[in-house]
Amino acid sequence: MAQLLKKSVKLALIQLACTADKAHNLSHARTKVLEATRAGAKIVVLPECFNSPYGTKYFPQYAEQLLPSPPTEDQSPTFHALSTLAKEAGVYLVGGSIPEKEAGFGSGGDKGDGQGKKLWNTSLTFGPQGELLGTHRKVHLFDIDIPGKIRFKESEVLSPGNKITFIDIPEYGKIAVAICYDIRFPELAMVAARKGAFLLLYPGAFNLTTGKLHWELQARGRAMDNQVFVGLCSPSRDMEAEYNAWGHSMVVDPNAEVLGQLDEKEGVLVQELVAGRIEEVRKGIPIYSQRRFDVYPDVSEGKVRYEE
Ligand SMILES: O=C(O)CCC(=O)C(=O)O
Repeated sequence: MAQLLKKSVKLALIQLACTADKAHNLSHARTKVLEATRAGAKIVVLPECFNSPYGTKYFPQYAEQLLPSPPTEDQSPTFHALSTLAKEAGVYLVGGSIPEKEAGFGSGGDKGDGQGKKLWNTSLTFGPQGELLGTHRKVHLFDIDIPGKIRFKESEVLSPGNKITFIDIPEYGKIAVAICYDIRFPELAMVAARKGAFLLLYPGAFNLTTGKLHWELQARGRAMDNQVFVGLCSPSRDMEAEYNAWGHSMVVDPNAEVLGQLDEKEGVLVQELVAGRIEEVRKGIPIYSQRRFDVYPDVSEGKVRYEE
């Protein structure tokens, strides 16, 4: 059987120090992506909301219009910066995520915005020619309320995306991209893996409460259940910001072993994903051929959406 990862590849996770200054974030991201490229990375990932502070009150102000695609430079400076950067670096660039606004979104700032226009949390992936390869709108909105610890309600301003997102890279294979809270839903990961993804990538920004508890556990869990590579890419921690990201960007292998992990500071993690490793792990622990779809359903065979 053909290998899911066709040839070994270096993956880089950029744990960027994100600020309130969008232009600075974009130029800083460029510096770090080029640094990763010099270290041999061919797939490079930025964090969730890498060009804005993370918080519902910031989304309307920082949001960019991505449709119709391609947007103009005015509509989305980030689209153009990422496309140019992917081409300059000659890499596949998973551009973390940015707040996206629907055409006509006003300055009102919520889902209603007076005219019912929407905002999303959206990830853009570009190829080495600067071409857009895929767009993922966060499917599961981060709505949690842990008394005394953290309350966050993305649904107050954001709308959810409606599909699973694959990026096809003829050279290497298929990648699935989802965003942060999406990782808590194993069904999405399982469908992606059963449909042939070799790598699940989650730009994310867990916090000091759930990060400590669940960040590594989720990454290793998704890798273990699906026997694929998993990459989680966070902003670095800024204790001056309103939202304190967990950091700890990490790459996990198909046997759920952590191949590399950063601490909470800014950094670039470059890790080689070895071709053949998925098949080796699946041969040793053959859950892929031991599933009992006569006892429970195969989630990947149900209704799966690939388009908005
Ligand atoms: O799931 C969590 O604990 C954190 C999720 C999150 O921060 C996000 O979706 O942005």
